[in-house]
Order: sequence, then structure tokens, then C-alpha cells
Amino acid sequence: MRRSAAPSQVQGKSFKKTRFIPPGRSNADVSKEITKMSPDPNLFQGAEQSQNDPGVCSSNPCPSEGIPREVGDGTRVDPLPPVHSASKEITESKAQEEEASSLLKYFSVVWCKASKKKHKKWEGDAILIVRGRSFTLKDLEGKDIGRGIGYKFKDLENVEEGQTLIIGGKEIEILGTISSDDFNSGKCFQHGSGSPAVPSSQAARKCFSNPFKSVCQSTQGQGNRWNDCRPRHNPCTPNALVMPRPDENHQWMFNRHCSPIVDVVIDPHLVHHLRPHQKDGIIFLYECVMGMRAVGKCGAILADEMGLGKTLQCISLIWTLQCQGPYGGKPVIKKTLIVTPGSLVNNWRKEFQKWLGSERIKIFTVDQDHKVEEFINATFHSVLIISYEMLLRSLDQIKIIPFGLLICDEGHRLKNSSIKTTAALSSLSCEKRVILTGTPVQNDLQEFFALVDFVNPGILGSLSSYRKIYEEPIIMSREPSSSKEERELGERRATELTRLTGRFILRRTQEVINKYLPPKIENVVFCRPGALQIELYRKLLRSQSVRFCLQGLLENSAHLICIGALKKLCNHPCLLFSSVKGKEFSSSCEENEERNLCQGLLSVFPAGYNPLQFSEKESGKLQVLVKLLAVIHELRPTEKVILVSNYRQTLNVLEEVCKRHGYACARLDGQTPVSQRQQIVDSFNSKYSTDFIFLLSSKAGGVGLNLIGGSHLILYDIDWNPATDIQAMSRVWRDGQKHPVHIYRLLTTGTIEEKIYQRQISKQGLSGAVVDLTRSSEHIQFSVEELKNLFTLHESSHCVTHDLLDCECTGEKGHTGELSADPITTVHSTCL
Ligand SMILES: Nc1ncnc2c1ncn2[C@@H]1O[C@H](COP(=O)(O)OP(=O)(O)OP(=O)(O)O)[C@@H](O)[C@H]1O
Ligand SMILES: [Mg+2]
Repeated sequence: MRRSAAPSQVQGKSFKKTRFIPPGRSNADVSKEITKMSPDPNLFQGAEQSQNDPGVCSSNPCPSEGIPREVGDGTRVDPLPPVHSASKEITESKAQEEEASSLLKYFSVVWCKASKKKHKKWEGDAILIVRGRSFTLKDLEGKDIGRGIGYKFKDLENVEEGQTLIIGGKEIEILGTISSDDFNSGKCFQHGSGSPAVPSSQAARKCFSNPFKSVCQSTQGQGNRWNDCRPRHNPCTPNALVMPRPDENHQWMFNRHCSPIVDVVIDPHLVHHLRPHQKDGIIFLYECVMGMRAVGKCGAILADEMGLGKTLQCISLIWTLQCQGPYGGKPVIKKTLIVTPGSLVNNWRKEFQKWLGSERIKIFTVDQDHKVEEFINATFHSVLIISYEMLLRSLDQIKIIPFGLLICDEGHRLKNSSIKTTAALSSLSCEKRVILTGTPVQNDLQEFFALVDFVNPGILGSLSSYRKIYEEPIIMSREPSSSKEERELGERRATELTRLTGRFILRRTQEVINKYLPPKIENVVFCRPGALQIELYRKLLRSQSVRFCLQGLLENSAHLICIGALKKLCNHPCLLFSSVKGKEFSSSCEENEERNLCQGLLSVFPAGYNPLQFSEKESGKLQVLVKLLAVIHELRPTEKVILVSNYRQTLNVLEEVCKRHGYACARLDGQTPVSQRQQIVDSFNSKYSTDFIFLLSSKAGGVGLNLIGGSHLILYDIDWNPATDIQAMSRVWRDGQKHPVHIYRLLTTGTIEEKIYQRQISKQGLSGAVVDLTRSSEHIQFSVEELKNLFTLHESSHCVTHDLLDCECTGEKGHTGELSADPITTVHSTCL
């Protein structure tokens, strides 16, 4: 496709006219000329010749001559110039051609529509890319707003700063040259918002436009005030944790009253407890929310792995900012809003109490009996802790409270900017925003944008510009078919994105606290399915639904229903029985599908089967679990067990097993009232607790909880997403744990559970920590090939995972159990 200049330019000659003065620009160079850039006719001729009639030079190669045309991106382009056949014009030396093709320049420009009006207004900033004989004009959102090819190399080569050109129907003024480095990294598209904490010319101008005394003057002229404003804690003691002082630029921006600079020192009472990584984390948070890391941006994402004490780091920050500040010692904030999942509201209160006692700071937690109005009326509370759900309900009241700091715990839920919670929180005027998450955030570039844009609105530009400048080149560079140029551009953009956001995102891994924690031993226990399970499994795989899935005949969620049924069966056949029975008379479409799937299954169950009186022998995993619990109970009578499942019905079965064996247990799942959750956790963690087992629904209560009362954690079923399981495991292996921690993951041999596990391992291996907690099987796409693999029962293998590992061990190393009657096929800890 070709682009050309305006109809008036078709003669291919530049003409001169008086340059107009753009608004706000100096008129010193009024006498400069406007150059009309015209495509090189020779080039069109060659091109058209080859398109239209090989060997014959067309005298009118362009059918649409004279009529402006719309091209790909909707840009209106002008008609092509008439081309005259002149063979001598076609001949351009090879050297010149090569020279032309190597030309690549970038310019920052302003543009407006070309017109002869005397007083024009520039319509916007843009980037002009000159490549060989062509140009592209992009707006600062990265969108193409003009393109043209076939220009004279000489014209394009000589483009320089200060020049005014007409190309592609637009009048542009070249403001400056952009280095290829700045273009490739995408820096040239940033509007100054993402620049480091050095005053941009704009920021500086703003500052100077409102003159006030310099920092030097302020300290000289206010000797007495300086003496009065002493740091709250002594910054000179050997262990003092002193926050960085604001630099001159920060002072220009924020110290308008020229108050003396005072050291901000973390309360020694807290410093005494802080781990080194937490001290670094507090400095990081302080710098971010004070706007010391990016001009005009006060947000941070603390993405430390689970259990690293993000809560304590935030408490230290809040306590510091509420009592101190760098300018005259004036506190930076008055009130803080903490939004957290319902199950953690009271955990936050406890943590405040643990680290600061109950006198220093007054905390208000919102629940059914304690409404936001109370917080508004009783002014002595300075911290409001509220669940995400309650926040939505009380948004109108929350909006009128002038919070100085907003903390969103488990904030990965804000990754979708269109959900209500994100919209509600974004509507708060508070600028200092912190997201806490143990789940990494880089896996999806759009979700990443939502989180970054929430804490530092606008730092990456608009979503559409972000897509053009970062997302599209990065994704394109990862396509196997990408060119070298695309790969390089994608890498540069990715590096720039990391650099831009790295200033306010911090992630440390659990390695930093390993040395403070007792050892952790992880076991994957492969359990052979029971006879009834195998028979039902075979029947399910032969069902019409599974067959149709494999032939690609069923759409939507059909395969998920099959997967769900297989997973239930792995946990216990009675779960499958109950769900088939429950759906016998249902008329919903999905349940119809499930009924089709389960047709004929009931006949496999023994006559008069009662799911409430299930037998432990019917499930391989349950048999293993019962043995495991008995051993722990007998050998480690003082130690306790967390038993985790993703399903409430499975927890019901497990609770029944506990009853049968006389094990006292506590339970927390999605239906546990939020107000009771912390109490249940506290009572289990207490050394006086008589509970042996804590039944936990990983989806409902996994995040953020401290369950250090238990030191054995059994994952009864497996989730597609390794992060869900890692979240659950992190509940016990964290600060405060006294015993070595044992993790047991139960898997049914040869079944879908092994396949999910294999997928988990490869997913972790592939993307390291880049996983997403909330992504469930509903979002997983399966090819027919993958489904075939999922819907296969490997009856002859003792452990498919072990087979796949090509492990040379004979089964003795790290394995226990016999293959015959024992339900445990293999216990791996060393092979994996
Ligand atoms: N420096 C410390 N010394 C002793 N205990 C600590 C320290 N820091 C944190 N803890 C304790 O470690 C436990 C885990 O901390 P916290 O709940 O803040 O972790 P987290 O980083 O928020 O993890 P998650 O992502 O799972 O929510 C808490 O019981 C907390 O009191
Ligand atoms: Mg937490």
C-alpha cells in the first residue's frame, strides 16, 4: 500500500510559504520555511509498473487518482500523484538505494491538519519515524496517525529540528530528535508521568511559577523553628532506621512553607523486631508513598512472597507517617484505610496489637455491629480496617473521609479495572496507595496494567497507548513467527516497562526468611484408586459426553463437567453419587449435561448405596489419609494437622471421618461468618486448643491466614493453579512456627489428578513465580490432544509421574509402601 502527499503536492516540488506561529511558541524563527514533502515519482512508477503490467510503464498507474482514500488504520490519505513514464528517472544507483534503506530517524513533532489559515492550533504531539523513503506519524498513544511511502530520500534525509513540513496532509513541526534507544524502549511515548523523581521541565516550571523560598533560605531564616523540630526518635543510635531525606526537588514540590527538614526515624520499638528485608521494605514503601521515586506518583506494590511480613511493614509505615514527617516533623497522614479480604480483617487488628499494643494507635474494624458512621463520629480512631465486600456497601460514607493512605491487602483482585471493587477504590481521592500481594502480577500484561494504574494512575499512559507501546510489541516478540526486529523491539519495550514499574514494585522470595524458619519437608503421596473408583472411572471415560468432548463435538463447559466429575470421583465415589442423585430431576442445561455424563453410573454403585454411610475403603486417598492421621496422632501427639480441600462437600466427608475416628476438629470454609474466622484461627493456634485437625477450604480461607498452630498440612485435592496450593502451604510454614513442617500432597495414581500435578510442575517450571491465584480451570483452554491425555486412566502404571521423570531409581529411594494391597503406591520426595 502506498501513501502520498496532498493533491497540491503532486508536482513533487517544494514550495515556500510563511511559517505560522504555533500557540505558546517563540516566533524567533518565523522566517523559516515550510517544506512540502512529496513522494518520489520514480518510485511509484517502478512500483506500479510491476503491479499493473510488467514491462510496460503505465502513464496513469493509480486508478483512484484524485480521490482521497482511507487506509488500514482509518487514516485519510491523499491520492497518489500522477506518474510519468520516464525511464531515466527510474535509474537510481544501487549505492543510493542502500543508503536510503539504512535511513532510520525519529523525531518528536507537533502536528495539525495542513491548511492555509493564518492562525492555526497544533492538535497534538506526535512521533515522526523516517525510514528509508517512508515515514510514519504516531501519536503519543502509539497509534498511527499518518503514513507515507515513496518520498525522495534526500528530502527525508535532511529533515531536521525546527523544520516545518507538510506530509500526508498534516502540517508538522519538528521539535527535536529522538534517539533510537528512546524510541525502542518506548520512553519517548511517556508523557513525563513515568519519569524518575527528577523534576520534569513541566514539574519544575510549575514549581517556579509559584515562587517560594529555597530550602537554604528556609533553614537559615528559621533558626528557632529548626531547633524546635527534632526527630521523634534519635537518628544517631546504632540501630536507628532513618528514612531517606527528601531531595531538593521534593522540597520544592512539597515544602511550600519552607519548614525545617526533620529526620523521620522508625520507632525503635518496632525496629527491634524487624528483619533486614522488612527494613528495606519500609524504606521502599516510604519513598514510594512520599513521591520520592516518581514525580507526582505516590503508589507502591509490595509483592513479597507469602509469610514475609507485609503486614508488619505496613504497620511500621502507618505508625511512622501518622506521627512524623520530613517537613517540620508534621505528620504526613492522619487517617489510613486498610481494605482486606473478610477473613483477614481481625488478623490485621491482631497484628496492630501484636506490634504496637493497644494504646499507641486506635484501630476500628468494620463489621455487622460496627459501622463506618461510628468511625466518622469517634474521631480518635486513625485506622479503618474493612473488607472488600463491606467497602462496596459503605462506599458513600468512606468517600467523604479524607484518608491519607490506602492499603489494599491481597490486592491482586484489583487486576481487573472493570470490576466494581477496583472502580470503587479508584474513586477514592487518596493518592498514597499501596497494594499488597503474595501472588506475582506479571503474567498478564493487561492485569499488570490495571494494578499499576491503580496505584499510580496514568504512569503508563492510557490503556490504549499502553497496548500499542508495550503490550502489542511484547506479545508480538514472543510469537514464534516474529522477526528479529520485532523480537528486539519487544525485548526493549519489556525492559523499559520493567524499569518504569520496578521503581514502585518490590518482590522478595521466601528465601529471605528461610533461615528464621524450621525445616519444611514436602511429600507427594501417590495413592492407588479403590476398586469402585476404578470401575466408575472407566464408565465415565466411556460415557457419551467424554466421547463427544474428544471428538470436539461439545462446546462450552462440557469438558469442565467431565473434569469436575472425575475430580469428585478421585476424592470419594460418594461425592459423585450425591451429585448424580441430586441432578436426576433437574432441568437446567448444564445439569442435563452432567446427567448425560452420569447416566448408568448409579448402577455401578452397590444396591442401596448410602452416600452418608460411605466406606473409607472406597477411596484410595481417604484410606491413606486415615492411616496418615493415625500415625501423626500416635507419634506426634502434640502436633496438629491442617487438612485442605478446594470443595465444601469434600470437607464434609473429611469432617465425618474425623468424627468417626474421634479427632476434634475446627473448620473454616466459605460459609464461616467473617466475624468468627479470626476467633476460630486463634483458638486453633492456641497451645490450649484440643483440636487435632483444622479443616480448611483453600479457596475461601487460604489467603493471608496464619495457621502456625499446625505443623502438618495435607492437601487432599489438587488445583490447576499451583499458586492456590502454595498459598495453602504457606499458612503453616511462616514466622512463629515452632515445629518442622510436613506437607503431604495426596494424588490418585493414574488419574486426572496426576495430570493436573504434571501440568502444575511444568507451569511452575516454565513461568517460575509468574502465576495467577484467581485463574481457575474455567479459564484454561484445552486442545483435543490435551483432553485425550486428561481423559485417560493409566491402570497399568504404578505412578505415571515417576515414569515420565525417567528417574532411574528402582522404587526404594525415598519411597515407602508396597505395591500390592497397600493403597500407597509410591511416596516421592527425592525423585521429584
Ligand atoms: N519480624 C518478625 N518477627 C517475628 N514474626 C514476624 C515478623 N514479621 C512478621 N512476623 C509474623 O509472621 C507472620 C506472617 O506475616 P504476615 O501475615 O504479615 O505475612 P504476609 O507477608 O502478609 O503473607 P501473606 O501473603 O500470606 O498474607 C505473622 O504471624 C507475623 O506476625
Ligand atoms: Mg498478608
